[in-house]
Amino acid sequence: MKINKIIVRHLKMPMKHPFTTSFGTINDKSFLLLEVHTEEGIVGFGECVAFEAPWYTEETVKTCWHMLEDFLIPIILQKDISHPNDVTKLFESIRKNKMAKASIEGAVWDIYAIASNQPLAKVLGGTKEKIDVGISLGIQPTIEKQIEVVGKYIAEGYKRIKVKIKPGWDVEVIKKLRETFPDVPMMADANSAYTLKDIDILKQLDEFNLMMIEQPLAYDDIVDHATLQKQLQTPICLDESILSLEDARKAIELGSCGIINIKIGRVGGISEAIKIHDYCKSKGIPVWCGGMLEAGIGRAHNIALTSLSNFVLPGDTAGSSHYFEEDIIQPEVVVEDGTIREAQTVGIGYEPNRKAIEKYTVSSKTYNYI
Ligand SMILES: O=C(O)CCC(=O)C1=CC=C[C@@H](O)[C@@H]1C(=O)O
Ligand SMILES: [Mg+2]
Repeated sequence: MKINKIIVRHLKMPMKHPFTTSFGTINDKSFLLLEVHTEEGIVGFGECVAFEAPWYTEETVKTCWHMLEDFLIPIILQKDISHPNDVTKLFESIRKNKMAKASIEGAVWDIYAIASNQPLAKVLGGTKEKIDVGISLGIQPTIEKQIEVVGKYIAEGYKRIKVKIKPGWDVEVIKKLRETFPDVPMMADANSAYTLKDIDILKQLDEFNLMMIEQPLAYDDIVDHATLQKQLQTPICLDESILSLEDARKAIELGSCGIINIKIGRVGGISEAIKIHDYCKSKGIPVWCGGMLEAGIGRAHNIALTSLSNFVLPGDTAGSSHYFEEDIIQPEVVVEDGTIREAQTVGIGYEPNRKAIEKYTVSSKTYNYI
């Protein structure tokens, strides 16, 4: 196949609830959506998961658009591509910028699945028909409110609850949550808010039977995490620290974590995500699919990836209606009893909702091969 046109749209979608973590609050989901056309007339979609500000990784909506326009789109247009893995190879000369790269690669996987007349999950080697889903809840103004919000989602059937922690909002909150919900699968995500100096606080969390503690230490660290893991019973899950298969290999060899959260954008695409999945499986390290508050296209890619067999822990792929009044796909993603059914139709399994895409687009640009 040859790509001859790419439309980049910048969308802004109001979120139903603000999402607060250790580094700030998101009220609107602002992101790039890619519509990729081939010479044969196949159209695939990719979602770029970079946020407006560089607080999760260094990429932003603007840096991604710059990388797409000035480097990645010129490389990819009119090249012979026989498999999505070719995209990763074509982008090899460009360092990092993983979310920008993944947005094109995701669309090419969509195109590849359509051309193969198969659902994306099958093309990726997925075997599950239904996936378990957890929910990630932002920091609330009070502990009472946090308990109320957690209770609401337990009642909805989500298979595990993830809460955000930060210094001053940790042991006390988790203790109260555990007293109220003694048996619920629960975990805490710190988004790198601690250092080894906080080891006594982190060790106190061992008391609460958490499934894991996600990314307690620096976003680029695996050494201190290994030191910490030796002193904790609760498994550490790495998120921000794992940008590639090589990172996963080193972290596992060092004993920095017992679990890995795989996010397609963070690792540069679905091909790298599958490699990390397979490696973790061979080492007995369970994985789960993280979320970036995606709209429907990115969510559909996450759901397809989660059909692979070593995604044994519930992911952060909640239903569309948890995030938005209206999603940009049809049908929307629906969670029933804490599970999502894998789409059986060709491609990502959901149709783009053109009216909604139009409504939330604030600017766009079309790139043709000249
Ligand atoms: O998409 C979701 O529902 C999960 C959201 C979530 O937990 C995160 C999204 C983006 C950055 C972080 O705050 C966090 C994470 O680290 O996993
Ligand atoms: Mg995280």
